[in-house]
Amino acid sequence: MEAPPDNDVLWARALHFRHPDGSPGLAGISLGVRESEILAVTGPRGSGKTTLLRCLSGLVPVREGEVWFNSSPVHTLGPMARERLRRDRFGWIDPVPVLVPELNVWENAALPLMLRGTSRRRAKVAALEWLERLDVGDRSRAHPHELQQAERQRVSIARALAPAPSVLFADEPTAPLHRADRTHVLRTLTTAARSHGITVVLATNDPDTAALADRTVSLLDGRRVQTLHLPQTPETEGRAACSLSV
Ligand SMILES: Nc1ncnc2c1ncn2[C@@H]1O[C@H](COP(=O)(O)OP(=O)(O)OP(=O)(O)O)[C@@H](O)[C@H]1O
Repeated sequence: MEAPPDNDVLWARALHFRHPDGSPGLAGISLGVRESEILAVTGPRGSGKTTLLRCLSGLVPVREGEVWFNSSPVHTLGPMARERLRRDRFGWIDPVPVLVPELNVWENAALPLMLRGTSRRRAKVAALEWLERLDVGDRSRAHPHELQQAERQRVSIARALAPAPSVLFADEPTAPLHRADRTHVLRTLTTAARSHGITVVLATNDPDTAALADRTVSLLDGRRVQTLHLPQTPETEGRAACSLSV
């Protein structure tokens, strides 16, 4: 087993994945993500973006190919070790916010910190700070059912950032937000990541969102592709970009 390059915080080689019903998910993806990099994973619906994030983060077991985090193999870990890794080092934002209904807003945002062993008082201070940055500080005592969907998503972004994870996996994080709010929330997320040295793997099919990343990896049918932008000529008009498997 060859070890990954030292400066890649995440590294995957020849990653294949089939869903439990046998349908294809990933077909041989290799990539590296450098420390503190914001990497956008783009592609049309069903191209495998979510599946790739789930494999890289250890959410699902990898049976063919390799995933490494900080030069340690993830693909050889059992379920408990992967769970611990996700709890202690990774953050996750879903396209639809999933909050604990019985907890109020600040308790939800503080939960990952408390699960890592931070005291309730310190976790509350950190949670409130992130909720303020995401403009939901005034809702800290409300319960999830009292919030709008866009507010719930801001809470789930605050929850993911509060523990300053090594890697944040964000799957269409601004999907439930109003278009006007998206840029502000994304800028808060990317600025926070840059100032705290958080590596971000961001799945999106929105070019404006991908433009905020340092680098983009494009997928099609579970494979990496390279998008070539062709010069506009009479022959290429209307088809100025095409994709090649790499
Ligand atoms: N649990 C599952 N069982 C079976 N097939 C699945 C499952 N999850 C995803 N798929 C299929 O795997 C392929 C890749 O899906 P995936 O959700 O990774 O794509 P995506 O690029 O994230 O799409 P979207 O932009 O719609 O979220 C699709 O064909 C999808 O229908």
